[in-house]
Amino acid sequence: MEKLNIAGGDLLSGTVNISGAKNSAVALIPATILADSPVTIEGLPNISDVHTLGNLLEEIGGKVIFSNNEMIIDPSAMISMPLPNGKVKALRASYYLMGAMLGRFKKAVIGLPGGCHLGPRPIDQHIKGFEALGAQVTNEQGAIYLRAEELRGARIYLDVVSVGATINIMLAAVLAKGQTIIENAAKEPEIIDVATLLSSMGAKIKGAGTDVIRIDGVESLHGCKHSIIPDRIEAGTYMIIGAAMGKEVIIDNVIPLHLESLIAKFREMGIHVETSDDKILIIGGQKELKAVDIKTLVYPGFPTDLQQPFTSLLTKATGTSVVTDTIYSARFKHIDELRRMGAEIKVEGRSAIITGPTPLQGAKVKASDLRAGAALVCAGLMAEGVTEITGLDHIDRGYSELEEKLLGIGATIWRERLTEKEIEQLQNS
Ligand SMILES: CC(=O)N[C@H]1[C@@H](OP(=O)(O)OP(=O)(O)OC[C@H]2O[C@@H](n3ccc(=O)[nH]c3=O)[C@H](O)[C@@H]2O)O[C@H](CO)[C@@H](O)[C@@H]1O
Ligand SMILES: C=C(OP(=O)(O)O)C(=O)O
Repeated sequence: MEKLNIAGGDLLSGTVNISGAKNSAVALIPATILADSPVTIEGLPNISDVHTLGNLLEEIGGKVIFSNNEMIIDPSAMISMPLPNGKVKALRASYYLMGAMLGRFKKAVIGLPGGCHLGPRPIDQHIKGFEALGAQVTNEQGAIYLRAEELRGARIYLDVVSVGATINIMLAAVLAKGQTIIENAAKEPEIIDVATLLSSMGAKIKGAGTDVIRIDGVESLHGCKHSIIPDRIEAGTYMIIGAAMGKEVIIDNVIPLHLESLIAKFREMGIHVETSDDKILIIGGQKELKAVDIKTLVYPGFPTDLQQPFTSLLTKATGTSVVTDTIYSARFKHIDELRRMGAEIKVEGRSAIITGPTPLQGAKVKASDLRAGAALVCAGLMAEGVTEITGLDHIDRGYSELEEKLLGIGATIWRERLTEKEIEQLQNS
């Protein structure tokens, strides 16, 4: 077990290169199951979710080579091996194995997914979609059993706008007979990325990125080469770090349009932001930041995945800020840890109320989920003294080369193994 140490207070400057998007990567990799020949995905982030999915594809008979951020997947010898337990529990996106395996083999057994604990995260809309396409779906002892004689296109209205359900239904529908229409679909950029890969494999998809997606089923899909989009959440995290502690931080390899909601909030707070084709410049260090309210919404609204690190930044703002998460009911596990560092925050229902500015002090804190970890990294960089963060398995699911990127802009950060005593203390806490 390891911890991340951060000696806070350094003023940061330089360029951070953004990796491929986690939430695209974790759908693109399962999507390759649907092809009949090798698929190459370029620009993948070096994160544990990507490694875990590569291993899962090997478990079902795929040949996977991953080096230099490029994964070559040969799906031709894959079989519909049941995966009720094990690695599927390590991440959320293992649910995409359901749609992809159902699409190709017309059957699958996949354990219920893991991922961040943010309140209830049901998959009823995924199941509703699979059933509409003709699958029989049962939940037996924590694993979802899916089987279909054949899959037939259908009109599916999502009762909840869901990224995962939209992508999973696309995966199951591309090889179905006839037309599938997904209404009230999610519009996140990662959905367009998955549709682009599937189209390069020979699928017929229209409307990805809007709330109505039309899919005309095809007989088979072939191999191709695909380049992933940059990670807007990773980019947003470094933008927040730049706003809090940056002299001049350039975020490189980013699509500024994907971050408009964050950029608008920065400007309201008085932070200087400039955008060009694939770069965003943040000039931080303003004497006074204005308090703002945010409400997380589906894309293009403010992303829930940036809510937690943004809360750390708001401890620096003057006045009262209110952060409301409309997507998840319990995405506030970072708040107790921020309080331990000196923040003045109270949680009321789905809102966190932050009173600032409050200087932060280094402390021993624990990441309870991926973006709670990102929030603590931001807070550690802002704090006086050393912050020690445990729970790194969460952070490693989503941030590629975190220490290298932060060292590159002048942060003082290092990882070390926990002593036996520290492990014992952590287990008893
Ligand atoms: C691997 C991945 O891409 N994860 C992202 C994905 O998660 P994920 O795809 O799991 O999130 P969804 O968009 O599905 O969830 C949005 C909301 O809908 C609810 N819901 C979802 C499905 C369903 O069948 N029934 C239902 O009620 C969820 O509980 C949540 O309240 O989108 C989230 C929202 O942008 C992000 O926070 C996650 O980082
Ligand atoms: C919630 C997240 O991830 P996951 O859906 O993989 O748990 C996230 O990326 O912030």
